[in-house]
Amino acid sequence: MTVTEESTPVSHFERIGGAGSVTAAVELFYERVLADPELAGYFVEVDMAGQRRHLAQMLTVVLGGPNAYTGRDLATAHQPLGIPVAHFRQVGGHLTAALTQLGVPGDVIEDVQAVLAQVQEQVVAGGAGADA
Ligand code: HEM
Repeated sequence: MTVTEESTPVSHFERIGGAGSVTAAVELFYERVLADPELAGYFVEVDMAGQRRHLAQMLTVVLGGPNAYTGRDLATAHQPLGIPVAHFRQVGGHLTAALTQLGVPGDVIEDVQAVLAQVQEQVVAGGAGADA
C-alpha cells in the first residue's frame, strides 16, 4: 500500500504543534485553575511539577500523540478528593479557555470536550470509579 497524506491522517497532536503546544496549554490551564479561588484549594499540597507533567502526558494521548502516561488512573487520583460536578465543569471550562487562547482549532477542542465528558464519572465524587 502506498502511504499518502490521505491514508495517514495527521493527529490533533501534530496539528496543534506537538509537545511544545501541549506544554503551553498545560501551563496556561494551571495558571487559570490556581487563580480560581474555588479550585486553588485542591492543589495546595500537590507537587505541581509532577502534576503538570502527568496532565501533559495525558493530554498528549487524548490528542492522538504518543502514550507515555506515568500517572495513576483518573478514578484513583480523584475519588479521594470528593469533587462536585460544578467544579468538574469549572476545570473543563479552564481547559477549553486555555486551548482557545492558544489558537487551537475548534474541532480539536470539541474532541477534547468529548473525552472530558467520557471521564466525568471517574473524576467526580460518587462516580463510577468510586468503589474501584
Ligand atoms: C476534567 C478532567 C480531569 C483530568 C483529565 C484530570 C487529570 C489529572 C491527572 C492526569 C492527574 C495526575 C494523576 C497522578 O499524578 O497520578 C490529576 C491529579 C489531580 N487532579 Fe485532576 N483531572 C481532571 C479533573 C480534575 C478536577 C475537576 C479537579 C478539582 C476540582 C482535579 C484535581 C486534581 C488534583 C488535586 C490532583 C492531585 C491529586 C493527588 O496528587 O493526590 N482534577 N488529574
